[in-house]
Amino acid sequence: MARGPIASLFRVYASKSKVSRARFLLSNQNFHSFRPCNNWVLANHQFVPPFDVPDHRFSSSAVLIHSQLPANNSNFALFINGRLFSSSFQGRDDENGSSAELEENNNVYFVETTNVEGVNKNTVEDGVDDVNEDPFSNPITSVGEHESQDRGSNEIVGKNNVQFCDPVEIYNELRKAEKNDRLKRSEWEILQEIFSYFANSGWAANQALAIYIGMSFFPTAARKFRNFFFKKCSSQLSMYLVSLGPCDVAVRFLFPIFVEYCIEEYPDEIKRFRSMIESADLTKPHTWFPFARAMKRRIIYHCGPTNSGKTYNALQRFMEAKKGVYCSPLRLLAMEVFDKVNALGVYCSLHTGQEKKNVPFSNHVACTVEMVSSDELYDVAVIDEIQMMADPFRGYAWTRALLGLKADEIHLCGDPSVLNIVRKICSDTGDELIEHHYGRFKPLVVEAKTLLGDLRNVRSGDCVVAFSRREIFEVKLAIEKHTKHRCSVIYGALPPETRRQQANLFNDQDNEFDVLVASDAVGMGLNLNIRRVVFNSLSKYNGDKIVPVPASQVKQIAGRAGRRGSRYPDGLTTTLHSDDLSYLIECLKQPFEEVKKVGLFPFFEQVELFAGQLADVTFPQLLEKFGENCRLDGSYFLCRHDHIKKVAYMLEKVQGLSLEDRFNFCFAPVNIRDPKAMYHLLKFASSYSQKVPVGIAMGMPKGSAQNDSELLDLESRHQVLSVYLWLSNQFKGETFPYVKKAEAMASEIANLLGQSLIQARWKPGSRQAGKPRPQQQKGGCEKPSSLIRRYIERRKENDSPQECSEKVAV
Ligand SMILES: Nc1ncnc2c1ncn2[C@@H]1O[C@H](COP(=O)(O)OP(=O)(O)OP(=O)(O)O)[C@@H](O)[C@H]1O
Ligand SMILES: [Mg+2]
Repeated sequence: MARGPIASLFRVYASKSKVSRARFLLSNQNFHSFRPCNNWVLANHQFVPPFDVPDHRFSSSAVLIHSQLPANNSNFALFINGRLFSSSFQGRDDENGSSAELEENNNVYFVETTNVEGVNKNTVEDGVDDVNEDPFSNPITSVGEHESQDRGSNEIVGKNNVQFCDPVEIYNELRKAEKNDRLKRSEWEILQEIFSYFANSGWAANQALAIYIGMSFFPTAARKFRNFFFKKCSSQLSMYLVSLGPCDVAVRFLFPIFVEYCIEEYPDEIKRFRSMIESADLTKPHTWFPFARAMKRRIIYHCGPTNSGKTYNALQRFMEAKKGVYCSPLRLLAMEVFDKVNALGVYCSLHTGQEKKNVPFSNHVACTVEMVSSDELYDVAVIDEIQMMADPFRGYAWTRALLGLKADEIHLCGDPSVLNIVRKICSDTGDELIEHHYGRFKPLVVEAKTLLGDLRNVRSGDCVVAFSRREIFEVKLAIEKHTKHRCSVIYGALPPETRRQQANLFNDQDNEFDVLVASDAVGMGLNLNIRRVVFNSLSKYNGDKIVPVPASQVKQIAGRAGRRGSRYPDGLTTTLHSDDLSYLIECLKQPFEEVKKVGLFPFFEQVELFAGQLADVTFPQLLEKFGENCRLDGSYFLCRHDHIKKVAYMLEKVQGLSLEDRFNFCFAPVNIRDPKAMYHLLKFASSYSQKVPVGIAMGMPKGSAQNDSELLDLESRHQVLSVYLWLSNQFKGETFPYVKKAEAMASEIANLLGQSLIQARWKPGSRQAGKPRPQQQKGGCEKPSSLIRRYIERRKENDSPQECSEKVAV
């Protein structure tokens, strides 16, 4: 087995007489995105088409074809005469990724891979020598030709030579044969096993994608191929396969014959699947925005840790501009910028999914990133928290904004994790990139003492961070019971208005609410007067199990302490339990991890085009199939859309919605774990489909909440109204006539929530009463902190011990 060095250049040496067809497929992602390579070049620099290399192009007995891969980490599959000759999926043997594990040199042809810079001369020359010396002297090359002349049409070659035959010839012989040769029962049984092994081979199913035989059609094609084979096979061919038995070698032998069979038998299927794959093409997303591409944009990346002035500086340019847009990761932050900018005398409107406040004469708008318009032309755009491009669910909104915004100047604010990928994107789009690097105004200091497991040690200005709603209320209750402090709370399910009211309560010195208890919802951009961030725990439920909170998130949250211009410009952070301290320090010390891929999601038009290729599929199935078949290139991933599919399944019951309506309904910001909100969304969709005015069908609560289930009820009601308002903005016209009423109800409920939180002194319940708490799910009742301890212990086993530093800059 010869192994090639690092690959960027491919050279194929082949005897002239033996290469009748060569096909080279390339992908820089996976087999889904394979495409024929168009830059095959002969030694004499003539281009060779990817299919059916014509004989006359081969000017000498040895043919040199080389092709430069477009990217270092490209994958490839090389077919010669229909046989899969080599593919990167056979194994990787170097760290540059595009390695070729070469098959045995059978002296007919072989592939060699070398680095473009510093081509390994020895290997190339050795290769040429091998080919020049050998191809015609090798007895194998002539066996197929001579022996097939001597035998009958159903006997291509002797058993020992079958493996060296051209699969195209084998296939042609099979096709011509009128019937099969008789075999013993035991041999048939082995053949059955071989074909069943073939049909179940993941390798073959994957390889078949390269010729556009889809995963779902592969089993049918494999079955038909087996029937065809059984009807026609010669004893020699069967004996050869029987000698191999059900194994990978047999699969690799059969595969190119299978390819020939499929190409001839299923041209329509292949064409259809090919069109489907092409319609799910998400490669080159920068080409989706031709107007933005026609502009010469300047991208200014404000790169730095938390509390380093990134947003502040970007907003200075935003306010100076004649026309500007600020794209926020959260409604609350959009509202904050809206207030701040208007207060400074720059008229600014507010656009979020739920509300549109158009300020007269304004040329500026603060919006949530999902709502930004790529039709408007701006002088300056700001995209805040750009590292969210890598968010598994929402990342696509940042990617779209960066690729599609029509602005002369675009300011990106974020940590360094996406800097490299932004550089790559800018080189694709042709935009100029300017980088501004920032350091934190004041270093964050870790308090080694911790709270020693006792919440009585909280002090004024502390923000205690907990990662579940239940934990938040437990902490609030404990602090208020055992100390003189009062706590305001911030968590994800609270409406932005309530969060703001709670933040103001905490920031304002003229009241008793001097401690904040919050979830990771405080982690982004908010300016709060926090002196010290105390982590109640450092593990959280990720929807599946309890895991340590990722370092990037720990940094982001801890960075809320000690903001410039606040009452506490020097930030402190610590943990409740001393067990967790070393994990906190480790997180703060960790450099930002470089992001390799950012999120994408198709526009409706792309999904519609894809739908046109499939008959009789439901919308959730369509989303499923899109996910399976879409092509992406190496810098992008398809955003997770489980929540969208969940809504899509629910809406299957609703008749009469167009594809576009379904698509839009599925993006409604509904909490899929809130049955009440889901029920109302279903009702809204039903009324909409019946073309009757969509009502709210929900009354107002009696007053503020007296216990946790009433508080949950207020949160749910607000969710329902938020969904209604969001839908009313999506579906213009008269369909959602009760916007004013919904706004008034939402604002009233946000107030009631605020009042309830001020009074709240009860034990928390659960939204899904009766369901086990995350800690109690499989894996046992583990204390979150012990998880961190185990994580640290594991790390210590791998790393050399480090001194715990007290002062850590983040
Ligand atoms: N040059 C400045 N003059 C006055 N105040 C400033 C200046 N730069 C930043 N600030 C203030 O410092 C605080 C932190 O700045 P900013 O919000 O821009 O940080 P950031 O780097 O965007 O942080 P994060 O990553 O948390 O969003 C803000 O209150 C901001 O108003
Ligand atoms: Mg910021």
